[in-house]
Amino acid sequence: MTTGTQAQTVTVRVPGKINLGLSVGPLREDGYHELSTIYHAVSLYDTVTVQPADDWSVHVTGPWGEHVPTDDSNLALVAARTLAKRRARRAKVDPVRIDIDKHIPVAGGMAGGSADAAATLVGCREVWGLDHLENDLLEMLGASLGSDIPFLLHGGTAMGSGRGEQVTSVLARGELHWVLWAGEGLSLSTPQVYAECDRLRAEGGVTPGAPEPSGALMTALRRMDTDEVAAALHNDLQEAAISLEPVLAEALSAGLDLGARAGIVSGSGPTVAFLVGSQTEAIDLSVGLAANGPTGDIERAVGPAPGAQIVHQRSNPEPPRSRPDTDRPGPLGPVIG
Ligand SMILES: C[C@](O)(CO)[C@H](O)COP(=O)(O)OP(=O)(O)OC[C@H]1O[C@@H](n2ccc(N)nc2=O)[C@H](O)[C@@H]1O
Ligand SMILES: Nc1ncnc2c1ncn2[C@@H]1O[C@H](COP(=O)(O)OP(=O)(O)OP(=O)(O)O)[C@@H](O)[C@H]1O
Repeated sequence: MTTGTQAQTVTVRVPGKINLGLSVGPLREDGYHELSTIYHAVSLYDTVTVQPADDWSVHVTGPWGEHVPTDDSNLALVAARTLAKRRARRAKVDPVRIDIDKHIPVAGGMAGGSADAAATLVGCREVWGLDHLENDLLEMLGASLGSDIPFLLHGGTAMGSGRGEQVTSVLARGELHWVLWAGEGLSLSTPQVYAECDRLRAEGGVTPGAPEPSGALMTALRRMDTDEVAAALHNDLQEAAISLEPVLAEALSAGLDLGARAGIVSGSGPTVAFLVGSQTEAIDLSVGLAANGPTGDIERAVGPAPGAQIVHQRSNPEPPRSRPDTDRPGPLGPVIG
């Protein structure tokens, strides 16, 4: 960490996530569903650069850049402004320019917007010299912006409960190899997929109980046996995602026919994650899917990956503006409230 007394340009790398298990409980009064999930961060990263600027702005490049809004609705900008507003109780903070190199599929169920928000919180903490702002406070702030954000700060493989914002590490040794298929032109809205899940349950006369973590999945992860993990993958939102985008069923069976150990819709979809046994199997499956699967972008990834972390920082050439002592970063106090 730096002292925070000099303006800096900070670059943060943040992974996308898949859900190895996603058990969805009943709809709560606040409009969220109670969840029990096993999050797994994978090595498909967005890179977010934050630097002080005269005005707030966000700029997006990369393979998925054109699908991302650059107005005030961008989740990275929302995160930066929210942290600034909380911070403004104590002192003024400068606006920032945010640059996102976008590789995580947009509206794909891999929490790309949440990832950028998490990366921005980490970047702004450094740029604004908020060294005393502990990770758990950052996670609390992230949770107020989106249920997946605390996990993108945390990374690795972890259990999510509540509406997904309460995160605890899970014991998982070794690596899992994945092939990710993002169908061309496909996107799904998260609230719509949850609503479709409720509709299908009501139609089938199913009343969900309290969501529970899967013992079989936890055991498989502890042993890190690929076939055991493959057998234990489960997503309660998969049927709803397929109901809204039937091509997902085609993609899933194409991957299985081509040798994947298992396939699962990632979160609310529509990205499909295929589990394979090695890098070689991943290459074979990618080539097979590109030739014989439904049209889409195909990426290989490994998990677990670390959460949002600084990968580069540079002091800006100009000396920092002098500020009165009262303007210096002080203890933030209760950030959430
Ligand atoms: C599908 C998952 O990615 C699985 O990890 C998450 O549950 C979605 O998390 P997220 O995109 O961060 O979602 P949020 O931004 O918190 O919520 C967006 C909307 O999704 C629905 N939502 C989200 C989380 C949850 N536990 N229950 C819900 O019903 C609600 O309609 C909510 O208004
Ligand atoms: N930085 C951002 N990156 C991606 N999308 C963003 C961003 N900021 C705002 N959005 C908007 O948020 C919507 C959802 O995008 P996102 O990629 O986070 O979906 P998702 O991966 O399905 O989310 P989740 O898995 O958390 O449910 C997009 O349609 C887009 O308009």
